[in-house]
Amino acid sequence: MSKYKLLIQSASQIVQVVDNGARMLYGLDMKHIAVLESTDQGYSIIIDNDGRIHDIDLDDVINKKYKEDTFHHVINARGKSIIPGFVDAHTHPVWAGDRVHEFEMKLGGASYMDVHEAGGGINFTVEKTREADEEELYSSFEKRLKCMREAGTTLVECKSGYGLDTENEIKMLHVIERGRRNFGIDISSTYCGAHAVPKGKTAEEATKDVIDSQIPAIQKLRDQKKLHVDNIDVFCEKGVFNLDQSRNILLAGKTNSLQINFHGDELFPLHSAEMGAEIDATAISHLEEISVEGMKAMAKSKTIGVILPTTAYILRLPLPPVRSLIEHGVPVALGTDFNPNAYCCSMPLVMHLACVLMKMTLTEALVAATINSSASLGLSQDHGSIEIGKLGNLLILDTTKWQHLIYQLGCHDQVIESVIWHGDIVHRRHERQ
Ligand SMILES: N=CN[C@@H](CCC(=O)O)C(=O)O
Ligand SMILES: [Zn+2]
Repeated sequence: MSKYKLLIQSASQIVQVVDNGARMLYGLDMKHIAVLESTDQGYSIIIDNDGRIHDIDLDDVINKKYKEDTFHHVINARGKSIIPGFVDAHTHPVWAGDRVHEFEMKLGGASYMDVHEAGGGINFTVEKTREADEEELYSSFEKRLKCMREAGTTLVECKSGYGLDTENEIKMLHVIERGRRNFGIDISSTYCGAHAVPKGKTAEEATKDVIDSQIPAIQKLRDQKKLHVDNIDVFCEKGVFNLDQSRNILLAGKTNSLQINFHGDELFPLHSAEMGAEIDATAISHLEEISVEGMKAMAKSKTIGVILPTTAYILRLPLPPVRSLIEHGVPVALGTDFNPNAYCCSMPLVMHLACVLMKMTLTEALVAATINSSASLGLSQDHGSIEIGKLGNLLILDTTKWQHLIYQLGCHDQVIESVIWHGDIVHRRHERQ
């Protein structure tokens, strides 16, 4: 007789996304997902005490097979749909201050680069973040993680990048580390010391500082197991870090076993995609200005294209060519890009924008927000689908069809009934009166 952590019974639908161990989907395969639909009886899922999916089958089969066993929790999911927790592939969640004043300027016609060049944008946030201590940063970070989790995110990529010097970048990475150890959400941590050129330095000087000072200092803390960092990022953009500087920074990270995952081809067609594919980047974000050659290169290297619909929407940028990316065979993922410019915690809203504005199908958006976004972090062996052996990160939806989560614009808090993380119920819907 064994005791398991959780039994979910009688679900109307289990949206596995993939059921064959695939680590990412691209091209036409993004149109097809694995779904278990109940007919006369529902489906059950068992989560073991390590928080992993132990079994998935029809109610009758599970009842018979585990009749001697007990469960810490049992949930009746009759009439409900179960999907994997979302994976948010790109966020900047650690910062102080806000930029609501710049939102007004941008609505009045100022571009992102107008604001940036006038000393606002990232540099404004850098000033405020440098002034803040770790405690203050952690307190707002935790609230943002909670907001993401309530919207269904169970794994989130979190960047540093508002410190821009060794001391403040490390301060930010420590804040992320604290979230990783203490808060019930999985985190992939990204060092982004080259997010902007800090005041008083040229891009060349900043590149040297990142490579010669910041990366070695961070590596030392990783060696001492004081910090866990997974990815290296740079803002590869005209007027920020050029192609050569970006390549050198990313390769310095790769030498220290960080995965390459960076901002490219957002505002100007710099050919970041071609460069990223050449150095075997795991993922490149934005891609509003990607070239056809860039798409072909990314399809060949299987570099994931991380699309950030909130940014293009808020900045009224030309939209990234998502249909063309998919047709060329680039695996596409989605992220909220949560940051002081695009204040959005919600993957359901991002999926909605991706479908309406960028013409993704509902199924493609789900793939992009689960298995492909896990792959953009090199974590799809554990995340992004409901398969035996993977982590028990699941959402129970109060609807028989998962598509309602994208269709019911802005009402995700009513559709998501529970968020399960490693088999624990970490969020339950607040009922409206
Ligand atoms: N483009 C660069 N970085 C962020 C914006 C960060 C900020 O404006 O503070 C992005 O992904 O959109
Ligand atoms: Zn970003």
